[in-house]
Amino acid sequence: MLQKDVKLDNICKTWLLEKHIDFLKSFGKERNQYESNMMEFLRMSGMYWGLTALHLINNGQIPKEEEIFEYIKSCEHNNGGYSPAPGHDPHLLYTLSAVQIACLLNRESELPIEKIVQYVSSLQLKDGSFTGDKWGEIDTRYSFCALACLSLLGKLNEIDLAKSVEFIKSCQNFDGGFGSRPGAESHGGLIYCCVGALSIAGRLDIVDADTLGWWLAERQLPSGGLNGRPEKLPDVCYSWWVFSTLNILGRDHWIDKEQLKNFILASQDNEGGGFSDRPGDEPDPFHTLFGIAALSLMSYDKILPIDPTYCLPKTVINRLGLKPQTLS
Ligand SMILES: COc1ccc(S(=O)(=O)N2Cc3cc(-c4ccc(C=O)o4)ccc3N(Cc3cncn3C)C[C@H]2Cc2ccc(O)cc2)cc1
Ligand SMILES: [Zn+2]
Repeated sequence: MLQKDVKLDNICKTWLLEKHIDFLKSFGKERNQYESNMMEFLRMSGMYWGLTALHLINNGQIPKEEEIFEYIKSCEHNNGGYSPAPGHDPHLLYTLSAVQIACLLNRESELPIEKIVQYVSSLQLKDGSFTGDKWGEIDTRYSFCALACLSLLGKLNEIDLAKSVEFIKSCQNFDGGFGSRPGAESHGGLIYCCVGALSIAGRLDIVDADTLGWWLAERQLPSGGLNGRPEKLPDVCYSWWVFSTLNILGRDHWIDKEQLKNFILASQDNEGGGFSDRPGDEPDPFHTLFGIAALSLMSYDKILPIDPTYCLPKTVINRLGLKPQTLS
């Protein structure tokens, strides 16, 4: 079977730092109205991705902090949940993004913490799983969102932590990986969510680190890039999902970091800056954060250190006194 991969033409791309800062500062501005309307359904997350990436490469400087905090407040619902934009429905994904942005701004104490706790707790089911909103879709992604959101607010004890860990364990597969629900196939993004949630809960004892580490290391292709499942193309965002999980499991040396770095740098956009999912595609804030975050885990250039579990700067996690579990 021919292994699907991409060919890297100009191997070592230079680090286009200034262009990335411009890309992140201007994203959403001169973009045409149609496109920004198209992305309104994820705008709060888009702001978390863009602002975190900017913080990491711009020495922790973020512009217009007051305007950003006002935007978060404009998306708050009286049930304690946050929507991606005013007028949209609240959802756990955007509630986590709002809390993450507030933590970046060092203003999480100004949030209606008790109402957010009530909202997140209301989404936990008897089997310990979490739904994303009132429509009831269960996914281990939402387990991560719930545990990350509450622990950032210092309120992890307000949900049934043991039951949430029990549900995640029920999604563990024989290949050492995890899926979105019991019986679902292992997938790089969901493995990050499950291992991240177990890291927050201090229950990495549940993970078969060697079997999972092997499956994750198998994601690296000759191009140096990582894919999310066997037979898939490499994608910069998996540089984060797969590599940060290996880092949490203390097995990040099981892949070739130099080759991964080359794949990420080859995915930079030479014109306007930013990173795309793979060389030659359109850049976006999502892949820009996850490419920069993976480079941060490799201590590349002067990128500020990032926490592998929360995907937030280490300085923020240290300030909050959080100690997500990792294996050595
Ligand atoms: C462009 O097509 C998509 C497809 C899915 C989505 S998504 O919201 O379900 N989502 C996040 C995501 C975002 C972007 C993107 C483009 C511009 C911006 C502005 O900030 O963000 C692009 C892709 C994307 N995906 C899809 C994807 C990424 N790599 C491969 N694919 C197919 C991921 C997707 C699921 C998701 C992952 C993490 C997360 O925190 C939230 C949602 C968004 C756009
Ligand atoms: Zn991607």
